[in-house]
Amino acid sequence: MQNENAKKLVEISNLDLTFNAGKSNATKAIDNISFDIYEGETFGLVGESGSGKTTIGRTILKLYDQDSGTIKFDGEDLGKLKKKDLQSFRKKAQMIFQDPQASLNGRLRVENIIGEGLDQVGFTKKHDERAAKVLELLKMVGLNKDHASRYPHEFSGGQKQRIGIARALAVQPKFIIADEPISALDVSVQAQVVNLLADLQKKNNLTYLFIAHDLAMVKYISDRIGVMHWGKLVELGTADEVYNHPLHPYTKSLLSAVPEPDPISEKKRVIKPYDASFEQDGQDRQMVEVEPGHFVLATPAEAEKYKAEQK
Ligand SMILES: Nc1ncnc2c1ncn2[C@@H]1O[C@H](COP(=O)(O)OP(=O)(O)OP(=O)(O)O)[C@@H](O)[C@H]1O
Repeated sequence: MQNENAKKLVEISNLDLTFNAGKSNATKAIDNISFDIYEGETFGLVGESGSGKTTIGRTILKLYDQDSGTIKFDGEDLGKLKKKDLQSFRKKAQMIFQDPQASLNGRLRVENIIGEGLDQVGFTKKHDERAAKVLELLKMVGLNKDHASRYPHEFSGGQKQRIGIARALAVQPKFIIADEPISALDVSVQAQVVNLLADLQKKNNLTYLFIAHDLAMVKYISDRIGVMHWGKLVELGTADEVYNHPLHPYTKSLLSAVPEPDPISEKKRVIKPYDASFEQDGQDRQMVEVEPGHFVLATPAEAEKYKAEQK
């Protein structure tokens, strides 16, 4: 459970966003979503491909404008920021992408990729100080001096992601949205990058929104988790609660698809299919707090049923 005194860094209220509104291909990517992210926590956002996770991340960064609802960052309504304040917000909030190759400028040496971030925050142009800062950032992500003069294509996937992380850290952000940061990496290096992110969080007091569909990894890194389906948040709670006492049938279905490390449990694992038709029955569903801090999208009757099923 979150400490009641914990500060809310990001506050999302009743957010809606439809792509191609009014056209035949209209997609309601965000459907009345509300949740907060506390300072210093990792909030994991999970759900199948197309459920709207990336759209939420991009909307928080103001790369998309919502149709309605508000997003506050550090108490400030992002919808009301002037251009200058928006630039300063963009330094406080950074994104790490799924595909490190595509997110790095292939024509720049690593020192200049990271240097661009330093420029954004007006770090000195003095060559020595700059090189020292680049080296400090490289070391922070487990790289070294020799890497500074190389180009992105000379690195492995995991190393490229480390460069992307150093680039994000160069502007000294408070908040990082990590959008599937490990899903393009070899399984053997995924844990290293996740551990690096966890380590950097402690050292730099960072707050993370960690977007993923690999539920095993999300549980490992997240304090709280939000589960999305078709643009809606269907469940929200601590990682332990959501994994050990899931309420919504969609969450149960997602979890049933996660392979068990133990071969005996894995043999017994039964995948629970999810029948989404009830979501379209026209009934009004709200987030109901079934246990302290554990919410499920439900009618009052469904909330009772979900609660009873847990006992
Ligand atoms: N720029 C866009 N224009 C039109 N539709 C979009 C755009 N971006 C996303 N969508 C649609 O919005 C919905 C949500 O997409 P989004 O990328 O947010 O999902 P996601 O959960 O992040 O999926 P993935 O894990 O595949 O990235 C999808 O139906 C997608 O096709």
